[in-house]
Amino acid sequence: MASAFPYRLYLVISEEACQGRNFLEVAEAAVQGGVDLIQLREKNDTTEAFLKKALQLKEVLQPYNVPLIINDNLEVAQKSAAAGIHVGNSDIAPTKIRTAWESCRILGYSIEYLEQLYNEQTYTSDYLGISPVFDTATKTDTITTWGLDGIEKIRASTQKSLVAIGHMKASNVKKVIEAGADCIAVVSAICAAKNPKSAAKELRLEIEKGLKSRTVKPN
Ligand SMILES: Cc1ncc(COP(=O)(O)OP(=O)(O)O)c(N)n1
Ligand SMILES: Cc1nc(C(=O)O)sc1CCOP(=O)(O)O
Ligand SMILES: [Mg+2]
Repeated sequence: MASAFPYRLYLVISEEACQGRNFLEVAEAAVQGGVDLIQLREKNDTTEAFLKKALQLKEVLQPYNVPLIINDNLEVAQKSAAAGIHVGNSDIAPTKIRTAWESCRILGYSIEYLEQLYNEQTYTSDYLGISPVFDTATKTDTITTWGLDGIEKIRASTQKSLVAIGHMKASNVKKVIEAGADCIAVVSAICAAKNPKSAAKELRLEIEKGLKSRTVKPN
């Protein structure tokens, strides 16, 4: 049976992370290089500005059949008819999202504590963000830095699809996949790369290597 979460390379994008380049062009190049899921994460925009960007990005992604995920903001997710939303512990709870937005297809939830694996928010989510795998300057308000051991521990405790985030680079994704992650999420490895398409290609190649050599059963 095909996995309900078949994605392998997940770009988390914002205008700021693209460092003066057009974020829509960066997103399209990344998709051409092998990104198969994109989250729009605008932490400082008004809802109106966030929605405008979401609609623009959705139009770019449509011909490629790449789903759009919205960070945090349920109103933007619903009004843009995005594929889904990603939330953490300080955001609207996944159970509430299920009630308020029945057509949500992809619900992501950040794991910051092992205990979360056994709560109803985790059960109702479609994938779990391992938040973060390694420390990163892109987001510093984090709780647990999981490392490879943490991925193995989480993998052994849940069948949910696991998305690794935090300092993911071509040099470490193979090991992260071997440890049990199903998908790699990046900001700077693509948004700050000189050539986002080549950067995505290289990450994708490393992911495939990891999938081939891992012994943990893949999703
Ligand atoms: C794929 C993915 N994983 C984790 C996060 C972090 O979400 P959250 O903990 O809600 O923090 P913010 O991104 O909202 O600052 C994510 N966005 N995406
Ligand atoms: C958006 C986000 N969430 C994280 C978490 O730990 O939950 S780390 C992160 C930023 C990841 O950026 P980079 O790929 O540049 O390290
Ligand atoms: Mg959040």
